[in-house]
Amino acid sequence: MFRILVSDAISEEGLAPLRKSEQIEIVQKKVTEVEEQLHEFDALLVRSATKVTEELLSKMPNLKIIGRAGVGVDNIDVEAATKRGIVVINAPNGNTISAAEHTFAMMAALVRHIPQAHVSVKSREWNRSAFVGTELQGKHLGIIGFGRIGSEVAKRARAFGMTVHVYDPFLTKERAEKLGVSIHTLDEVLACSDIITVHTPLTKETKGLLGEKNLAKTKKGVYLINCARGGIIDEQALIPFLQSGHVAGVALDVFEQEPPGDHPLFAFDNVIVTPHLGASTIEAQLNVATQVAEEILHFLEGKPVTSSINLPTLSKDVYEKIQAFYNLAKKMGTIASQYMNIPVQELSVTYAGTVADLETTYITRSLLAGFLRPRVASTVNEVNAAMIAKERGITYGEKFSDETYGYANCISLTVHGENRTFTIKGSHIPNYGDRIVHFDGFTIDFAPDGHLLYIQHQDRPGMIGKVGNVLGEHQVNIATMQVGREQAGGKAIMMLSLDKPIDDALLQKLAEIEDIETVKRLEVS
Ligand SMILES: NC(=O)C1=CN([C@@H]2O[C@H](COP(=O)(O)OP(=O)(O)OC[C@H]3O[C@@H](n4cnc5c(N)ncnc54)[C@H](O)[C@@H]3O)[C@@H](O)[C@H]2O)C=CC1
Ligand SMILES: O=C(O)CCC(=O)C(=O)O
Repeated sequence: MFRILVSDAISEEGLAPLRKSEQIEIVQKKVTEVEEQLHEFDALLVRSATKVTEELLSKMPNLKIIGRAGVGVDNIDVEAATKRGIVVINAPNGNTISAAEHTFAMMAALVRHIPQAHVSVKSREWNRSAFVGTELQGKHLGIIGFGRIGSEVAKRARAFGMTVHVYDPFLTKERAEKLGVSIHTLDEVLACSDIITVHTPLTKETKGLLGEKNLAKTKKGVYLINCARGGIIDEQALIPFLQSGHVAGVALDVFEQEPPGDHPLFAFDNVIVTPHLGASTIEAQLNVATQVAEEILHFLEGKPVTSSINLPTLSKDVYEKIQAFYNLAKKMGTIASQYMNIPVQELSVTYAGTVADLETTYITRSLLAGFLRPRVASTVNEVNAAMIAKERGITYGEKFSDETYGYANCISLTVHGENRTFTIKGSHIPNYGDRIVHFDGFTIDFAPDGHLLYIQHQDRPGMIGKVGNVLGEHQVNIATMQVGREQAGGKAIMMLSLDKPIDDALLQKLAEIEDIETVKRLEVS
C-alpha cells in the first residue's frame, strides 16, 4: 500500500487515476496538518503553495516521488530531493495554452487599460478620454524565452498582426522560421520591442534579467509583461522607470514574493496584476493533475516516468527495450562492488551488440546505483547515483565495442581500484535470463541472482567435495555451481548459488580449507 500526500489544491477529477488503484491511499491535507505522519508518505503531490524544502524532505524518509502539478519546480529543492534519491516530476505542457492565453489577456488589458477602466466605471465614473489605448496590430512584440508558452504567445501575436522578435539562446533557426518569428540578441529585442513578455524559467541567469541595466536599453514607452516567474523582471528596478514614464505599463501575474503583500508597485495605476492565475483554468488544472497522477501511478507500479526533472526520461517503448539490460547492469554493479570491496576510482562500462543501440545512459545509471548500493547507507538509485559517485570521487564512463564474445549482447564493467582492476561481463539471453559470462579473468556462466558464494582456489581433485561437505554440515544447500579455471592444476574459481545466506563464521571455515585462496559472499537482491 502506498500513501500519497496531496498538499495543495489539485483538480479532484485529475486525481481519478490514483483513486482507481487499490494500492494507493490519498491524504489531502496541508503539510502542517500531518506533521506527525510525514514519515509515512511514499509520494507528495503539490502545486506551487507547498514549499518542498530540505527540512521537509528530512521529515519524509519514505518519500520516493514528488509530483508538481504544473511546470515551474522552483518551490521544490530539486537538488536536495536528488541527493535523497527522490524522483521529481512535473506536468510540462498541461497548462501551456492557459498560460499563453493569460499572457495575451494581460497584454490586451495593459494596452487598453481594461482593469483601470473597469474600476472607474464601477465607481460611477464615465471617463472615456482617460483610457485611450493602443492597438496591438503593427506593434513589435519581444519574447524572451521561446519554449512552450513563448511560442504559443507568438502564434497569437501573429494572428493579431504583430511582428515577433525572440531572444532565446537555445532556439534554432529552423524552429524560429517555422513559427514566423525572428531571432535576435537580447539587446536587439530590448531595443526594438513595443511590448516585452518574458517566458523563461527562473534561474541564476534569468533572475533580474530585466533589471536596471537592461530596462535602460528598452524603447521609451515600452510595456512589460511577466506571466512566468517573479524576479525575472526586477520589481524594485521598475520603480524609477515607471516614475519617469519610460515604462508605459507593466502586467504581472507572478511576484518575487507570493503573496506580494503591500507592494510598492501597487501605487502605480499603470501596473496591472493578477494573483498567479496563468494556469488557473479548469482545463489546465485537469490536464496537469491527470498528467502528474498518471506519472505517479506508473512510478509506484515500477513503470517508467516520462517527465522527470532529475532522471533521464524514457518512453514506454524504450523502457521495455532496455529493462532487461537495466536489471542486468544493476546486478553486475552490485556484484562488482562487493567483490572489489576496496576504494575504487573509476568504473568503465562497455556496451557491445544489441545493447549498444539502446539508451545506455539509463543502463549505466542503473549499474552505478547497483555498484553504490552496498557502499552507502542512504538510499541510492538512478536519481542520485551520479551525484553520490561524484561526492565519493568515483568517475565513470561509457564505451562501445563490436566484441560480443559470441553473445548477441554484452555489457562489460571494469572497476579500477588502487593497485587492482576487476572486469565482469554479462549478457541478457531472451527467454533464458541474465548470465555472467566472464569474471575476473575467468570464462564462466552463472545467473547473477540470490546468495552467491565465490571461491578462488588451486585446481586440485576433491575441492568441490570439500566445499560441499562444509556447507552441508551447516545445513546450507547448494542450488547451482559453476566452475572455471586458467589451466589444469592452475588457478580456478567456483561460483555457487546457495539457498540461504551464510554467516561470517562459515565464511571463515571455508577460507581455512587447504588450497582455497579467496572466499567472498556476493548478495544480489
Ligand atoms: N503564471 C503561471 O501560472 C505559469 C507560469 N509558468 C512559467 O512560465 C515559464 C515558461 O514555461 P514553459 O514555456 O512551459 O517552459 P519551457 O521550458 O518550454 O520554455 C522556457 C524557455 O526559456 C528559454 N530560456 C532558458 N534560459 C533562458 C535565458 N537565460 N534567456 C532566454 N531564454 C531562456 C529556454 O530555452 C526555453 O525555450 C516558466 O517559468 C514556468 O514556470 C508556466 C505555467 C503557468
Ligand atoms: O499551480 C499553479 O497554478 C502555478 C502554475 C505555474 O506557475 C507553473 O506551472 O509553473
